[in-house]
Amino acid sequence: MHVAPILDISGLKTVFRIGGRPVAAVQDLNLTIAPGETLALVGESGSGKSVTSLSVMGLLPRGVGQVAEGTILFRGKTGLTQDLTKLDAEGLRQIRGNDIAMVFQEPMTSLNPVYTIGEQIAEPMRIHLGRSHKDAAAAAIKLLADVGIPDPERRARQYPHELSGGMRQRATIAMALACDPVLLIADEPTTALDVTIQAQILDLLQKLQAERGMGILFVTHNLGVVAEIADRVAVMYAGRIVETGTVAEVFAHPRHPYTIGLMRSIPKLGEATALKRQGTPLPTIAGSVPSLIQLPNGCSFAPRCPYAIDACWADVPPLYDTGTGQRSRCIRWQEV
Ligand SMILES: Nc1ncnc2c1ncn2[C@@H]1O[C@H](COP(=O)(O)OP(=O)(O)OP(=O)(O)O)[C@@H](O)[C@H]1O
Ligand code: NI
Repeated sequence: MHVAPILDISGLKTVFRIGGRPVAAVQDLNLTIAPGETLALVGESGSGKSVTSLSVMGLLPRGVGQVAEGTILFRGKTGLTQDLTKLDAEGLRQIRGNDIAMVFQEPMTSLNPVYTIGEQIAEPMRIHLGRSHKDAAAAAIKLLADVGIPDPERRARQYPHELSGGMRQRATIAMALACDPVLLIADEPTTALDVTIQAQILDLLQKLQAERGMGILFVTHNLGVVAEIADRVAVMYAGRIVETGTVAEVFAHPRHPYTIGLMRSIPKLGEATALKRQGTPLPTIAGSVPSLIQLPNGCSFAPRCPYAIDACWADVPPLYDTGTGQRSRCIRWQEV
């Protein structure tokens, strides 16, 4: 059975003006998310993960960053498909917090310190769904219970600073779910939390997704988190997707040297602590992400790649279909 995607990004190019000249932070980007599916975007810092999610939400910094090419087709609650790149500010406001909701790394960026938790969860339901104060307040308490916050009536009356970091992130998830979104965009939602709480939040997101059937675009630099939460993964490097496929396939046989490097740098259970104790640094990929202002000709990863040959420096490789739906932007994918 083929289910039409809720999100279908095609040929996306997002540019920033840096020192007067346009620099592509994301380019040649295609991706889809089906209802109820989780797609993880993974890559090192600066690879373009957040810029991709900000492009979808229409939250690029005004006058600085903009979508220069491509379409972002999104099918909302009404079943109507719209190109988000064509919507004006008002059209995007109607979708954000309603059909598309967001959770960020730092809960305090979504929470307002001067309003109670309950008021903030109720607000989107009043704005987007036209629910009354009383009705929305009751629904907010129910949502706090749904995200596993004990004593939700009391918590609803508290202010953000009265909650722990983990509880605050649960509250922002409750706020994101208030209008029953079709798509949840989560940008490093567990990165600021300690590992135990991190695991609890990932479990919570999976449980809520199973109950509600929303699609999730999950941004993370952590492949361990990808393995835990995602159905499919898109690995980004210097603004482009370099490998994509189901988590099972990509983890079983990565077909891009960058993915292999990322996988080697995930510490095995207990290894991180052992290495730290010995004073040995954790393994990382040698070299650093190239400057977007002067990307090499050809493959962006070639300068760091153990497989690089002369041909790699000639042209940007296309995404080769390796069969079974996996794709790799490496001319040597059969050998890696
Ligand atoms: N406000 C901005 N002004 C100028 N350039 C920007 C801005 N935001 C992002 N960029 C450019 O886009 C690139 C990609 O940024 P992005 O935030 O998408 O990285 P990321 O993959 O989310 O990394 P991280 O893991 O650090 O969050 C940056 O390296 C930078 O060159
Ligand atoms: Ni980011």
